[in-house]
Amino acid sequence: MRRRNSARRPIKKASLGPIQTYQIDGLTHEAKGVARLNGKVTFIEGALPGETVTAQVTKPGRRFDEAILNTLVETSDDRVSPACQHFGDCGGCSFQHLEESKQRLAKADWLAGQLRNLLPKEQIECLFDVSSGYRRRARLAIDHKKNTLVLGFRSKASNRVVDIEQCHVLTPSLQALFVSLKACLKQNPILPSLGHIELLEDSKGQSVLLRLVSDITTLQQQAYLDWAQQQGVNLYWQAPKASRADLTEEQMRYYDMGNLRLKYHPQDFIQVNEVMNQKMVAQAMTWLAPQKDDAVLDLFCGVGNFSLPLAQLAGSVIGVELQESMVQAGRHNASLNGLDNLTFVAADLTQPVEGQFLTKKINKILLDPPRAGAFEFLDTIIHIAPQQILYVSCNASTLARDAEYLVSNGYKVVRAGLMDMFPQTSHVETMMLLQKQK
Ligand SMILES: C[S@@+](CC[C@H](N)C(=O)[O-])C[C@H]1O[C@@H](n2cnc3c(N)ncnc32)[C@H](O)[C@@H]1O
Ligand code: SF4
Repeated sequence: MRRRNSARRPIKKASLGPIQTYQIDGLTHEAKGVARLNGKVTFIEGALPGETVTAQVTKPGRRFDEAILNTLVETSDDRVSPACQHFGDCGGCSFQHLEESKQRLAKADWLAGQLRNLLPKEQIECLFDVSSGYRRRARLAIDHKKNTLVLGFRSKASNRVVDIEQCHVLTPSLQALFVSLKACLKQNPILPSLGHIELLEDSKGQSVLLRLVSDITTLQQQAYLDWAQQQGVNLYWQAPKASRADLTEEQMRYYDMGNLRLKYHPQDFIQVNEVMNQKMVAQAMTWLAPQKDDAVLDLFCGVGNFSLPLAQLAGSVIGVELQESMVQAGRHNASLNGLDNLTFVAADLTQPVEGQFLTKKINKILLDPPRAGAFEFLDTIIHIAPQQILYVSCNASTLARDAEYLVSNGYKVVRAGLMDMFPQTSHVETMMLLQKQK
């Protein structure tokens, strides 16, 4: 079968190598097909294992080449039609051309490669749910250079904003809200004043945050307030030069998780996939198994996504978080949910930290750092010497680096798993349980 790759982006002819035929025998977690030609590895975006393709090198390198897919000569049975018309151009998704169970296999393979010094591949577990309509928050970019509205996500290849009509990974109600908001923006242009837009859905309903870079008139503001009222959504404004939207207590948001309610500011971190978040937290409770005589430290705790469920089971929990506003929200959440065994501390965990919470009484630690990992804090963890460490990570390579350090300091990896929190995209969430050796 010969088919042209419709997702191909224009590239200057002069920078293209000759058309060559490649057999694809691997796949990276960024959805690049891996081929070997005359002993040299070539990465070809959009090509799948088992396929024969023609491609042209766009970036020759010393160790490997990068090539652009030209034609599919023989296609894989695992290839499917992308659901989204913007796939290939929009930078949000990388895997829509691959059947969803195979996406997870590719991600699990990649994770196994990252963790190869720590755990056999067969032991990698996998947690997953639906693969579309899962995203409860999105940040939309705007391009107003040409004075016409371009609203969507950044392109795969550049900083260009791709004008999106519909996004399949958003929750169904955010998809509908997106369409209505776009129409409103066209009707009531405030373009040069608009920085970006955030859409959010939680247990309180839907909300839209408009970040302004310059002032707009009261009349313009009223048009958006009317639209929001019609749609039944909460509208927030982030004023020009303000670091975040200034909200009253009443305007704060919340999400429910089991019998817990968590308050947060719409610009605080929350996990984007509600159902997978619930599954992830439940798995964390099963793996770490907090007991009434446990003292647990929850590092990089946000507004208490893990701290609150931990406090329902453990003797005591201390959550540690950089952002003072989230620490305040965490404290509010502890009292809102009647958890008097839960305290929150503000600290920068990349800097030397002192404090009463660094006590040897801590026997379990959960940590969920940003992509950079938690290397700076590992010696402190080793000093505290907890019996168990549950590491949640959105970056398997920093997880592998940190886990190898913990293993070389007396810990053993007992469980690890992939959590498919962001299906269709190249992002992977992981969980690992480490046990202190005698
Ligand atoms: C991946 S989020 C996890 C939040 C929370 N565990 C959850 O599930 O919602 C990482 C958190 O680490 C916090 N953080 C980032 N850098 C930090 C630092 N240097 N010290 C302490 N916390 C930090 C962020 O503000 C964010 O809330
Ligand atoms: S992020 Fe949304 S718009 Fe972009 S490719 Fe994915 S589904 Fe399509």
